[in-house]
Amino acid sequence: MSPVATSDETPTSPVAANVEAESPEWAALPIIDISNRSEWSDERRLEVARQIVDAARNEGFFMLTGHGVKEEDVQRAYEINDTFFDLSIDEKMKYLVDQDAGTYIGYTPAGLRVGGRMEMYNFPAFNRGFDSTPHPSVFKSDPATWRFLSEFSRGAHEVTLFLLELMAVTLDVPSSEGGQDWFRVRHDYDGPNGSLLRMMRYPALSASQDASKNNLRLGGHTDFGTLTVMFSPKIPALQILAPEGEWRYVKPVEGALVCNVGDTLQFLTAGYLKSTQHRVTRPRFPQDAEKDRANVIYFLRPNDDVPLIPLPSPQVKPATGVTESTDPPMTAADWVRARVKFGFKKNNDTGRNAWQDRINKDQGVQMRDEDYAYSRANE
Ligand SMILES: O=C(O)CCC(=O)C(=O)O
Ligand SMILES: [Fe+2]
Repeated sequence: MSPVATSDETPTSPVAANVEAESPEWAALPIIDISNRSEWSDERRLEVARQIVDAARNEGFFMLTGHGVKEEDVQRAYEINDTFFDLSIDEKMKYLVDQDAGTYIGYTPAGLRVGGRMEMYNFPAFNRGFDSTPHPSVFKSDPATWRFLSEFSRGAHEVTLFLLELMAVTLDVPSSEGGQDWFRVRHDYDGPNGSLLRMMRYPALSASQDASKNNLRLGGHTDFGTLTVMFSPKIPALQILAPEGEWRYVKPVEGALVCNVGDTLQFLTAGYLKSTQHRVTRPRFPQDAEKDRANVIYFLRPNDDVPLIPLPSPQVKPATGVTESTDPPMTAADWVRARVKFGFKKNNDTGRNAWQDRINKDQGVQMRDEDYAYSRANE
């Protein structure tokens, strides 16, 4: 059994002690350790691969330790995050996302993302495409900062690919079809794709400001891509819709990445792996509630032209009753565009539902409407 983060663990860090103080409802998430991976025996590799797929099937979320991203680098990323969000709103608005184009690169002010009371900055891959949109000088003018962010983003990409390599092993993807590299060739850092590094700030709000929105700072949603890794946000406020059907908080584990399955991995496995709904509330503890909350996240998405059809695996079977579609399959780029476009306030649900119908028809993945909910009721 892998260890599980629950409320009755002995507190070992200020974060854990903090959590212990009020015994709220925590999600029972596996803590998966990938340290010393270059020295693993075949048995160890298969064991960890199995743990990852189990977590991706059951909770859709897990905590990852031993991932190799240095704590000092994570701290530096958070310092850069602060430097950017401390700029004036006028300065930040110069880099506003182009929501109508369905792109997500640049700045999103609080309130623009549906159900979202936080600011975000999304970076594309740090390669030739980086210069196709303007970026603030706090990221660009100092070559050392740019280089650091570039390496940080590539490092996160490699962690996600390692997890997917293990998933391909557990899913028994035949070697004639790419075997353990099945995902790697479809998630090329330098190829055209929607993968991104995100910085976030949830500004402090008073109790009455939060109460006016049901204490939600980011409404229930699933992530669009394949895998998401969050760099240890320290303030508990993230909740997942746990397998029991209850919203439960994710308990921070010192140094662990919070990893979760996104929509495209669910589609690529015909629903075998689960893109789990999650949301962000007013921080769980009163002492955190009136502080800003920062987050740094890497979202891995497939190459733009990857068709969202199930991968070759004996475990992954299209649901019964799926009829062969004569339309070309939806691609990863189609999916991101549709979700981005309808995830902003000024758009309505019609287009999103059309895409949802399409994916259901193509794959027999019957996603519930709530799986796409952006909590319009809580805007
Ligand atoms: O801030 C968090 O904990 C979660 C953010 C999130 O779910 C997202 O940006 O998609
Ligand atoms: Fe998310």
